[in-house]
Amino acid sequence: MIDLKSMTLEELSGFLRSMGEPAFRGRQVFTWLHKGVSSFDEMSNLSKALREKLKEQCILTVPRVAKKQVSARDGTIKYLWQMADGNCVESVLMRYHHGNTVCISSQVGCRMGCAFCASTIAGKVRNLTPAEMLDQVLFTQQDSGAEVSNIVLMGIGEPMDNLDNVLRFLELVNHPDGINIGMRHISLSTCGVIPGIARLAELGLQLTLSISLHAPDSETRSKIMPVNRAYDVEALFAACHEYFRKTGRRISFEYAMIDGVNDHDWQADLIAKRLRGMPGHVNLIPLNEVTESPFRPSRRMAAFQKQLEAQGITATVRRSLGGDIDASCGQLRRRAMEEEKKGEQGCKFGV
Ligand SMILES: C[S@@+](CC[C@H](N)C(=O)[O-])C[C@H]1O[C@@H](n2cnc3c(N)ncnc32)[C@H](O)[C@@H]1O
Ligand code: SF4
Repeated sequence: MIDLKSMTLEELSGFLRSMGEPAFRGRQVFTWLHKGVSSFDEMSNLSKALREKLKEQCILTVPRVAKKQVSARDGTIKYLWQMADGNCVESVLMRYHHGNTVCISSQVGCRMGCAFCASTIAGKVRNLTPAEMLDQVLFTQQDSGAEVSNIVLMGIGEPMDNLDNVLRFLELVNHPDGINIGMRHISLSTCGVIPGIARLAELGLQLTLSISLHAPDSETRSKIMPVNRAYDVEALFAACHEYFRKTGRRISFEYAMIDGVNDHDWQADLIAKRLRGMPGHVNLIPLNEVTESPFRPSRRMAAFQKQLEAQGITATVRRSLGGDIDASCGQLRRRAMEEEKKGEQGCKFGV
């Protein structure tokens, strides 16, 4: 079966031409798909015969809301989407004064093994298709009624481990006939997969690159982020400097503060040293506690921020939205997996 929604406009037009349809048909179908229709029958400007042919040959991805949590405090909505094969992923809609941001997943699970992260506990099941990433934006808009202005690839999964599909998703979501979200309104977060960073640097996209740093020294970082054993922190910063040189885009560094692990003043000093010669922004994040992990949130966030700022580094403490719901990425899926084990609900999560 053909996955129409993962196609670019050019590919879609080519496909419809191969079915004997005129060139403009591609744009019509593209527009419907990017409006988030749930059946081919809703494509009212196509003939019945064409709709039937599409039904026979193509799939139309429509995720189901398996769970939904709404924060009474700030209106943040967390969705657990169930896809056609039964697997589930999460997205979060966050409402800021400047617009609505949706945080989407790029994989079912993750194989990177970061010690503090709920998304990786059961490993990686599979990559998401471009259509499945797009669906998280489309159906979050549709269900919530909120127009999305910003997208962050910070949900479940490592985008650089599924980069071809992620790049295609970016092309789709950026398209003027689709949702049309500008690259400058998109952030992509990586744990530090250097070949992916280098590929993005070559492409020169205007998106914001976020690096999940979490420790500036290889000894600590390798303990909490196995990716550091393949791409160590020195090589990572070299890749970041190169990225800035090629794109001129300021990089954002994510830093979840863990009690007694990465919150020492000498680590703030080392971050400042490594950032020298490149504008960078450090986002200090209160660690979300994950039941399966031994780590606890740091009590030194303000002191650490001060230490960074004293050396001219812009550092902010990330406002925590949705604190009253399962806000930490991967937790909703984890919880549903446990419920499934107990036979309480019908969402398939296993490999
Ligand atoms: C879930 S990851 C997905 C994107 C990508 N794989 C990455 O690591 O950047 C998004 C962000 O959440 C952070 N994160 C994961 N577990 C966390 C936790 N328990 N508390 C706070 N942040 C966490 C990650 O370090 C990363 O910065
Ligand atoms: S922090 Fe990112 S890379 Fe690390 S395990 Fe979680 S999702 Fe994967």
